[in-house]
Amino acid sequence: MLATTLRRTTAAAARLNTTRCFASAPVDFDHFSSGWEKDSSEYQTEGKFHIETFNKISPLGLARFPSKNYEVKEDWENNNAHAILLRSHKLQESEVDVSVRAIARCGAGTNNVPVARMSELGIPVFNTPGANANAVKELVICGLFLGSRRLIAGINHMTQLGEQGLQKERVEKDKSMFGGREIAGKTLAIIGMGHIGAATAREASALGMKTVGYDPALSIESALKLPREISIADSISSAVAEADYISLNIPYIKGEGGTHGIIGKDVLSHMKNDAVVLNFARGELVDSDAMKEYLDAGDGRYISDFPDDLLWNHKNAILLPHLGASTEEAEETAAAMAADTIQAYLEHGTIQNSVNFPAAALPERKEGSIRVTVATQNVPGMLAYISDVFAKHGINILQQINTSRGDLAYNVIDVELGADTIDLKDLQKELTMHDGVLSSRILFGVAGAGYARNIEGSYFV
Ligand SMILES: NC(=O)C1=CN([C@@H]2O[C@H](COP(=O)(O)OP(=O)(O)OC[C@H]3O[C@@H](n4cnc5c(N)ncnc54)[C@H](O)[C@@H]3O)[C@@H](O)[C@H]2O)C=CC1
Ligand SMILES: O=C(O)C(=O)COP(=O)(O)O
Repeated sequence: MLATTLRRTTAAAARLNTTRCFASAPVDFDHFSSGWEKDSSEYQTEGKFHIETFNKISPLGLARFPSKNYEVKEDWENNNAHAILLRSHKLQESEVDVSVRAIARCGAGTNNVPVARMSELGIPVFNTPGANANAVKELVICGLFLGSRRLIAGINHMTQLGEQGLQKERVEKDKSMFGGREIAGKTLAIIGMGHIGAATAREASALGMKTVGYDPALSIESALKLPREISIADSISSAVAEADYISLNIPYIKGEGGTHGIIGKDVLSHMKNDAVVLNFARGELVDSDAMKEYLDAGDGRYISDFPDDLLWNHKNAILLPHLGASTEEAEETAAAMAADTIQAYLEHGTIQNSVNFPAAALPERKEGSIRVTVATQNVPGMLAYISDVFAKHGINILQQINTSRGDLAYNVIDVELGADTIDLKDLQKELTMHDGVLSSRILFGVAGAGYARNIEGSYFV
């Protein structure tokens, strides 16, 4: 699908050379309703950004997109979405239309998005830090009780007795099978003290638990939220050594140096033999074979928000169907935050809450000026090249920002046009079709999008 669309749009783009911009003339053209629409059969709606959604996204959050400038749909049959909003859907590269400029995950974990590939294409991926943290924290606290009292087994027992009409006779006799322990005075180890971990630590402390945390990249924002009494460990193994409960609140990162199977034989061997592991982060963090061995050998428990082929029917495991963020409040907050982030990017080039792009925000664009955004590899000469292109065409830069993150650099540049007539499409082509440039956009007039470059070296509308 991707290849076909690319060929089509590349051909269409090659024909697009009519939009001209004159010095000091107001920049008022709308490339959806003028040349672009005529030249590309792909673009059939007028002057609106196309938002594609995967998963069920809160309608209250989506209502943040003004209908005047945005159209939100599950499927853009012409493959011409400009931005994607999703939750846990495992996004395939082939589902990213060539016209897509941004992807927002309504939630925290972006391991379901091909982020590295999007970086190569110059497409920012956003998430919504903290938007669903309270919902998850509440379920982690619930997990503490699921692990300390045999609630699920007790509930199942009551159902069975009820079916046999025996509840009243048997309850008091049978309840000794479901005895538990209390959480007050026990130790909770928190692995990852970000939005969820820090909030969980605070709550657990208020419930009378001792807390110990491990997070080698603890942010100041999170540190300020931690309970004063928390002790800080210098490794996962030392954090879990004295713990009765262990809560995992770290991202899942594949590959070397990542977090795949981080709770494996080694870490488990440092735990007490009756510890309760709460996994409301990602199933892949736990090595199922090692966890099974651990649960078989002692009286430990595993409470997880994720499916597990090996542990789903283990007597000491309780698995939930990924319910952590499934509250009305979290769904609405995350969707609203994602919608705002996407709008800020599409309309102003602003980057906030991105997991692959550097933060960037340029002050308001002056009336009549044009905003150009360029994502490049973070290598010498890129900024000079961009400035040269503008200078060559007699275009004055009014304000600009250049930021970088890892291998990627991002520029937002406001320009006023010089005395000569400029073909914006040619200009963008020149800016974009240069080694090291990943994508670019031109923002002017009403909602719209510019060229971007794909990995094969072609460009498209
Ligand atoms: N069950 C559910 O529905 C939900 C699950 N999650 C999962 O929880 C994770 C955490 O979410 P937030 O707290 O909102 O993210 P966050 O980004 O605020 O916090 C993550 C923390 O983990 C730390 N960290 C990263 N790698 C680590 C490691 N190897 N060892 C120790 N600390 C490490 C980071 O420094 C950061 O402070 C998400 O990545 C996601 O996978 C998030 C929301 C809902
Ligand atoms: O935010 C996250 O990382 C989550 O896991 C929440 O997933 P969901 O939006 O409920 O599919």
